Amino acid sequence: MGRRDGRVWLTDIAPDGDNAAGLALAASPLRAPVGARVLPGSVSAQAYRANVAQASAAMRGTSVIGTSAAGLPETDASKAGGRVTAFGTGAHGSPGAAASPGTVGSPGESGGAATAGGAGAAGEAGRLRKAVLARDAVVETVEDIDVRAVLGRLNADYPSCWTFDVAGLVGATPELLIGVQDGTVTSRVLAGTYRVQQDPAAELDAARAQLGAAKDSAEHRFAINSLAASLGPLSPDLHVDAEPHLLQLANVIHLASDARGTLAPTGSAAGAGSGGAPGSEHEVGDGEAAGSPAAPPSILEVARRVHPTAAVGGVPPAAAAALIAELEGADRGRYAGPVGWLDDRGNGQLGIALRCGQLEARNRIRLWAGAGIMPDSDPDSELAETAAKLAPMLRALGARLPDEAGGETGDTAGRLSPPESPPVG
Ligand SMILES: C=C(O[C@@H]1C=C(C(=O)O)C=C[C@H]1O)C(=O)O
Repeated sequence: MGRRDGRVWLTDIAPDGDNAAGLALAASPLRAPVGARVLPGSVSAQAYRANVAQASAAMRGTSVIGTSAAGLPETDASKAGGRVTAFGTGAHGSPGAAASPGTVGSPGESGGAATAGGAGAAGEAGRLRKAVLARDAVVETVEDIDVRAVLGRLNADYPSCWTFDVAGLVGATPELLIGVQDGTVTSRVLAGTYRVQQDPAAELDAARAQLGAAKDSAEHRFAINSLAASLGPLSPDLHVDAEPHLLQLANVIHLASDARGTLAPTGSAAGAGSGGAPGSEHEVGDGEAAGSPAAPPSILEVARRVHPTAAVGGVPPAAAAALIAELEGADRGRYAGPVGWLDDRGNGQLGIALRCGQLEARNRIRLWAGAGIMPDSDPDSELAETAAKLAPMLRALGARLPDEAGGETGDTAGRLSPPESPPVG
């Protein structure tokens, strides 16, 4: 499957009839999904609402959940994001360029997390301020799922996203964890979500109003600071947009910030810590960047340093990971992990595996979606946000969520699905 100039092409290489030795190019028709139905996942809608309520109460200090709110638990922060196993050939293209970036002087946490976290909890370094909680849903179809058809529909509906299919992990993500090209690193951070009701273009003012308010701005600031703190030590000239822009998709509108910088050579003084951010004592490069010691770190090394960001984990990372493990109680698999491609020179693009699902059988796929939870989160609207984020895959599969909250989330998914025509013409 390929994409060029906004057009998608599919090529199937299959045995040529009885002639097992010969291969021929055959245009096998795409099969639209038939009879899709949604089954409950391991985190039900009801459980998700309860999780959100518990998490925000813990952040406000009005309840304590196990170890999570008590300080700095032991949990490995990397568990918050999916496993870093999903590399492949499926990521194509690149969302359009953003406005010119501003400069972040010192990308440390000092001016960021504490400020964004508000007054109440400030001063308690280990106190939980943001956690991204997710839930899942299972879609089953009558016939085998034709992944090509799902990809085609995602590509058509979400042309500015990176569409992927890596070992059965299928989706279209709007978020670039990192791109590395000849020593230049880029990233697109998303956090803060407006749910589209009918028409994204007509709702930009409403989105701007919601996303400009305290909750979403703070949520976004956490995500930027998290990236800057981890990437800054590797890229001393890292620039992050001074102001976020709106990323308009068919189902949601996000606050988005782009970052760009030069990767300092591995082992150089600059690379080893002139970024000055927390974590810079960590040794940069431990053998993964093949070649001379002066080579910039490879995309794998950079990914190891930045994943998971606060866009899928939380702040602080360890406390958020502990809370996520405790409340979700389910394995996210590769959801929220890096997905994309890399080459043998250390270049590549790794998106964050969002708006996706993992095939579990030929006719069954498990979808995941999450939302950033803050002290003032409302469980119903966070649930509805996850429904809106499930909508792209549901629509591509010809499925719709059952009514979950007196119609609100069902409506959101319903307006965006099902497709009236076969996924790709
Ligand atoms: C966690 C997801 O999305 C992330 C969370 C967002 C938010 O909370 O506003 C926005 C974009 C993503 O960084 C997801 O799509 O599952």
